[in-house]
Amino acid sequence: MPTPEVSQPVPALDIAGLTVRYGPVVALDDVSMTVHSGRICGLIGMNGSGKSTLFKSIMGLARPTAGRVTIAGHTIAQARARGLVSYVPQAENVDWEFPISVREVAMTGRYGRQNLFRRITSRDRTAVDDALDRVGLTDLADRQIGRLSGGQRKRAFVARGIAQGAEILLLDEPFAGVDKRSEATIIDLLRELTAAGRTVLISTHDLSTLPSFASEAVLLMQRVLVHDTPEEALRPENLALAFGVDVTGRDAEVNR
Ligand SMILES: Nc1ncnc2c1ncn2[C@@H]1O[C@H](COP(=O)(O)OP(=O)(O)OP(=O)(O)O)[C@@H](O)[C@H]1O
Repeated sequence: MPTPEVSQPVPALDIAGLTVRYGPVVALDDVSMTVHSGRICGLIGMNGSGKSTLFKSIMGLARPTAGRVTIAGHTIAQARARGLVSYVPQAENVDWEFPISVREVAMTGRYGRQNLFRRITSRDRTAVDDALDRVGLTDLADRQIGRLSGGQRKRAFVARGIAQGAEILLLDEPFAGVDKRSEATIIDLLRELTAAGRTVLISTHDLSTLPSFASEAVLLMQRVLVHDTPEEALRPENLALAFGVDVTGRDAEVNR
């Protein structure tokens, strides 16, 4: 009797042979990696190793010279049209003086699917209220985004992803400049989201906390050097490969 075929789940993120160049600079070189739904994948690498370029590629903001990115079985264009990916930017890339409230930041998650000028519906409002409630920012909803603490600002952007209904959240150094309590709040939130089937790709320079929340880790240096459990990925010999120096011990906080 023929063995019945076991169907494999469609990965949340599937990157194959991705190469990105900025002129003569090779930012990503033949990167291949797969992340399944419900996982928190830590992205680690020294400054300039290509982490932000990888995020931009997944968002469709960096044009690859080779390779492809597939999101929940969709092309980037399809994933964008469906609002499947949401990005929590590095703090330094945001104009915090921009006159926009926390609620409006979350509401921008609802626009990606259609155009900016469509009427806001009661469904949008409910989705945004629910998202703000999930991240604990209901009481600060009408405050200008720049008048929040660092940790609260990150949560506002996570609320945008939740309101959007994104399947994948990309977080670019969410713990930089954030105190331990806010960091713990964000990690709890990410755990809740992944328990509900969402997927998280998170870049961080803080290697000490990574094993406590990540299900897997990728060490990047233009290429994927290691993709394994956080414990394996953070072995001293792997860190030496990724950072070009002998970084021993988990307490190392590099590039800071
Ligand atoms: N717009 C650009 N034009 C030219 N080169 C760029 C551009 N953006 C990034 N690079 C280069 O591409 C390489 C990868 O940069 P990228 O920002 O992806 O690294 P990163 O790992 O995110 O760094 P960091 O940890 O400092 O944020 C670096 O050599 C960088 O100088």
